Amino acid sequence: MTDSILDLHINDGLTDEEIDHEKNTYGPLAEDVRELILLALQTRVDADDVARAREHLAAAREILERDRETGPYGTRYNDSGRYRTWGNAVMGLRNAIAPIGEIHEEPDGRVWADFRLNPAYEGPAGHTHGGVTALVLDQILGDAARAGGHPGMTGTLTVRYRRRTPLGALHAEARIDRVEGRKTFVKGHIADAEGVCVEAEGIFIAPQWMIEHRENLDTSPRRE
Ligand SMILES: CCCCCCCCCCCCCC(=O)SCCNC(=O)CCNC(=O)[C@H](O)C(C)(C)COP(=O)(O)OP(=O)(O)OC[C@H]1O[C@@H](n2cnc3c(N)ncnc32)[C@H](O)[C@@H]1OP(=O)(O)O
Repeated sequence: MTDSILDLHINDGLTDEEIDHEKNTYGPLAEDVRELILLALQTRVDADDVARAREHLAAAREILERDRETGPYGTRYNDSGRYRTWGNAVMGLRNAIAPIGEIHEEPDGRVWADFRLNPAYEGPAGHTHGGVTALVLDQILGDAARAGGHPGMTGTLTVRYRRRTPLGALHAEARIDRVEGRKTFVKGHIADAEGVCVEAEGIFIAPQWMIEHRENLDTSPRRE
């Protein structure tokens, strides 16, 4: 398991221009698929139109499958230090289910994101699924640990749902509370316009393999 994380931490040698080209090519594709996820949920067209749309989708799949990778995206970087986690379930540029576009880092250690959850993230009727808010918090808290120079794996994530989280515009933020040896304690929350909906505390632990590889494995830089 450890080896597979390191095996998927790859310098793929792309130039910055090639990375930008990939970004401009595959980012909009993920956007289109994101729209399709919502349309699959919301369309009211009749069976004939659905059948016709599915023919187009099958044709699109046939084109996209002509040249594809089969495994996870992993972490890719280049010589100028641009790190990409484009498969990440929360903020991966190429991942159509990722709800967050960008996570911001402030000089004071605060990490935050403004994002929208559409009805594809529904749990209780009209509200956000609790697993989705936990997913977002795991990432934001983990990113605060990483941004503060203490990257680690989530050991424990404690989530307190203070009130229902609506769908729509939300804000998430986190910061390091304290560091005890290999353990970094991070606190954060998700809020809507009315205030905090979900609070979390996470313990992020730097495993031995991460510490051993820290010299030749830059674990702290910001991911795009
Ligand atoms: C490659 C680069 C990666 C860069 C990452 C960028 C992040 C980006 C953001 C990503 C965000 C997404 C993030 C994700 O999705 S991470 C994915 C979800 N998390 C996992 O899959 C983690 C799986 N578990 C493990 O890998 C290990 O069990 C870990 C690493 C957690 C500890 O295994 P290790 O063998 O190292 O531990 P140890 O036994 O030597 O104990 C050491 C200390 O820790 C204490 N302890 C142990 N376990 C727990 C626990 N569960 N809660 C609280 N405390 C725990 C223990 O008492 C001891 O404390 P003390 O006695 O010293 O006081």
